[in-house]
Amino acid sequence: MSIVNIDVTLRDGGYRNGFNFPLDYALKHARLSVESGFDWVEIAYRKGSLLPIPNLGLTGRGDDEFIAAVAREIGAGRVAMILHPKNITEHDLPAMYAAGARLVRIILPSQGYERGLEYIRQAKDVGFTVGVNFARISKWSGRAIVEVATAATDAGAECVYLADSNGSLSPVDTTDLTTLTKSVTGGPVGLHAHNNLGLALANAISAVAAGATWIDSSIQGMGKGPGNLIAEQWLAHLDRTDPESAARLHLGPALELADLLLATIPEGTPSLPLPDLVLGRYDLPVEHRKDLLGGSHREGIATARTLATVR
Ligand SMILES: C[C@H](O)CC(=O)C(=O)O
Repeated sequence: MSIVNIDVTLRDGGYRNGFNFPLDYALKHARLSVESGFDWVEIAYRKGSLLPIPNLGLTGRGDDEFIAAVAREIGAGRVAMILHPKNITEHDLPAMYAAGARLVRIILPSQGYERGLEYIRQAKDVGFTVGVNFARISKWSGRAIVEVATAATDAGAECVYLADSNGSLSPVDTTDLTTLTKSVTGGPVGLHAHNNLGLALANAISAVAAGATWIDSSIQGMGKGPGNLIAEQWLAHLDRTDPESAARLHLGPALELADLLLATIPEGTPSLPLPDLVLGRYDLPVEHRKDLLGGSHREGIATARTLATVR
């Protein structure tokens, strides 16, 4: 089994600190990440995440100078970027490539994804390895997965990523979604897991058993809400169970990186905010977090139940 591992700490972890990682930290992080055996370090969104946020930090802007600084540190062949098609113009992909990024992941919605297809084609022409991420996959119909995965693959996407943005998938769901996607594209499938229900590791194991070969994780799980698949656990699991991965992975530097994160970035400390657990239970997106705050937990759960029914 040959797993491609992407470290998404600097990007998804940015949801915890407004994407405000100091440059010096980001460079040290990237170096230790590569030493740990990550194939790619996803360093930033290009020009913002889904919704605009004030004072967007370094790893939310993903400007050329930052890409170039990381590429000098770890080599271009390890630098990944992610983007929402609505945030960029036709100048961005060539500029990102020239600065040193070599993997780009384009986030596609289940409807209105045509602009994203144009960027897949452009990214391929420019020379990128191109992936697509299907955000909020728990809300996609099987029909939409077939349609968009086919269109993205035809446009040149090399990997289709299932992003459990709401953190609500079970291992059985993950198996089914991976199997479906793989049967459509015949190519690599990836999983981007969120840990709202504590199932990110189980879901990653299920995805791989069903044929997924690209997996996102973050150091200490630092990511939106309760975070992502915890990289240290994932690498330890691969190290223990998969000789092919074990030959390339180094747990020591990964644990040093966890120490560095905890010592430098206060928001890197793991947490399980209870409203996010409720979001995961009711498969609600993060925009509804505010609706669950302010009252008792019982009221929050009643609100979540109503929101889940009316959507
Ligand atoms: C679709 C991307 O992977 C963005 C993301 O992190 C999410 O959970 O959604």
